[in-house]
Amino acid sequence: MNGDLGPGNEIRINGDGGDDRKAPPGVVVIFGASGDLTERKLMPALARLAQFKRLPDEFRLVGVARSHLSDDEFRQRFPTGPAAEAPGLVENMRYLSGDYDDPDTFHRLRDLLEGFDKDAGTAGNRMFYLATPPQAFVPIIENLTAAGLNQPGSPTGSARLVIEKPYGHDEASARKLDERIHQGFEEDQVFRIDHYLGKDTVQNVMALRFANTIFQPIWNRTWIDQVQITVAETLGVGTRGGFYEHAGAMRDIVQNHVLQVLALALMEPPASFAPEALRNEKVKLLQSIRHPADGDIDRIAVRGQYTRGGTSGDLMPGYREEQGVDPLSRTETYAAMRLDVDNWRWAGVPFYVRTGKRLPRRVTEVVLQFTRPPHLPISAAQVTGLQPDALILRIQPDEGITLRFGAKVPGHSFRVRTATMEFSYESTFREESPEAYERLLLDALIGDPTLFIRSDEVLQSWRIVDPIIEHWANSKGRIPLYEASSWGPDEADQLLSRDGRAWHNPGGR
Ligand SMILES: NC(=O)C1=CN([C@@H]2O[C@H](COP(=O)(O)OP(=O)(O)OC[C@H]3O[C@@H](n4cnc5c(N)ncnc54)[C@H](OP(=O)(O)O)[C@@H]3O)[C@@H](O)[C@H]2O)C=CC1
Ligand SMILES: O=C1O[C@H](COP(=O)(O)O)[C@@H](O)[C@H](O)[C@H]1O
Repeated sequence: MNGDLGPGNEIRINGDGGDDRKAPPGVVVIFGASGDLTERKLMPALARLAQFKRLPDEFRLVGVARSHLSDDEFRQRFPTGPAAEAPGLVENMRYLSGDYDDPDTFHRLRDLLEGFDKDAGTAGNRMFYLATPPQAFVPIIENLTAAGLNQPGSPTGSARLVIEKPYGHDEASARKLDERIHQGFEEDQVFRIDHYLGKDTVQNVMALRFANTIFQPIWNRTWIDQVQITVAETLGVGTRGGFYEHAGAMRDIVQNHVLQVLALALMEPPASFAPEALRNEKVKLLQSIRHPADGDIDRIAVRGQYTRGGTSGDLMPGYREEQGVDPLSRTETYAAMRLDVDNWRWAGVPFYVRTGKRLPRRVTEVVLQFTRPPHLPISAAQVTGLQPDALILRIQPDEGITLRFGAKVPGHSFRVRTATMEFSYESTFREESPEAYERLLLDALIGDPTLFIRSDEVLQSWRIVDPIIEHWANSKGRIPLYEASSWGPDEADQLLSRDGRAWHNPGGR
């Protein structure tokens, strides 16, 4: 980002050519191409990029996985509508079946890519997307390196590695993964995905803070009483029970999505939106988050697990009844905690974050609640029920921003009641938001790392959650339970009530 005012009074992100952004010639190779992410997210994202002419004619897609599929069977997984508008891409799609431990898989891949460079003009640009379970990451990376595929296919080409989450399962394993990757790939070739950063509304946190003057003066401990971040899902673990048993809410959502949103909301203004300037500020913020002492963890962190619940017509199974889940499982499907940021801007302000599956609403939001006025020139009876001022950033759904404040109730007496001003993406802008994966795939193809996670950000995030995960793993106490379709365990309410506060529950309790 260079921060210049672009045409039409827009501020553009570095390297963001706005509506003209187009991938260069090249090949995307997806490992794990027979899987859920490829079919549900990556192929539709590529289809939309093709449909909106973001991919050149000299663009090819290769799928690699262990399952046996023909090229045609692989092509049939591509969304049908856009396929009609991207015939070149679909006709030329290729599928390679092979084991990730077998060098032959990678020799065949290299031959295919060299053929594309020669015959299809893909210019030696390769992007390897690791959409496999994490245990396959290291063998793939090592065999790519051994086959020389960590190097571009031409002197002017590029070789990039896009890696899905989870990136390690703690700080030590993330460091080891980094070491293995860096034996073949330089850090600037590595694009670690957190799809939340691809959401327009998450990027809007930066627009709101840094493209306006009115918010910056109040964005600090003097005016903000508390901040809450909620990532609530109505879905349970579905078919991903096997994966989730080893992850839990803390690793699945807090370590990545929640801490990324938090970092963007709380970091200092970067000097520019150049990738390293922005990522440096995020790292500094993450470094300022207080490391909890073991003795404090039960006071600042709460976990929970959903039990059977819902309305009688729509009774949902408990977590321990889900497919692939241990009937005695102690994995958390809910996590909440109070974080403290030890820097000048935020000292003393509590940050409450929570996430959970099978909560009553799907909602991701950031709530900044302001301090009460130092003195009210009217009686308490005139402001009965008046809520504190707040700015609510709705990341999803119903994307937008609410400003909550007090306003005079019409009438002869002077009473003040809570009112809101609303900004809605849908009614304000005609433009459609790209899907998160669509945005991030195009960024990676162009080589813009701004919305990807740098190694030190990942390590800092693990530093924050590791002690809590470890404490829970060693704890002999029962895991607090909450009924499906409720707002989490009672202990999470107590976490805030101890501080004289309460959760902002969209739609009420
Ligand atoms: N699905 C989603 O919505 C999201 C997924 N992710 C991440 O993306 C990655 C892929 O997810 P998803 O597609 O759901 O995963 P899948 O479980 O569907 O696995 C993808 C493919 O990987 C192959 N695979 C499975 N087990 C192994 C193994 N032990 N070693 C090597 N290959 C294996 C399988 O193909 P085959 O047997 O043919 O080789 C499978 O089709 C994961 O890292 C996940 O955490 C991140 C965010 C969301
Ligand atoms: O990364 C993940 O995110 C999804 C939630 O993503 P969203 O874009 O629908 O908010 C979550 O369901 C999944 O467990 C997790 O792995």
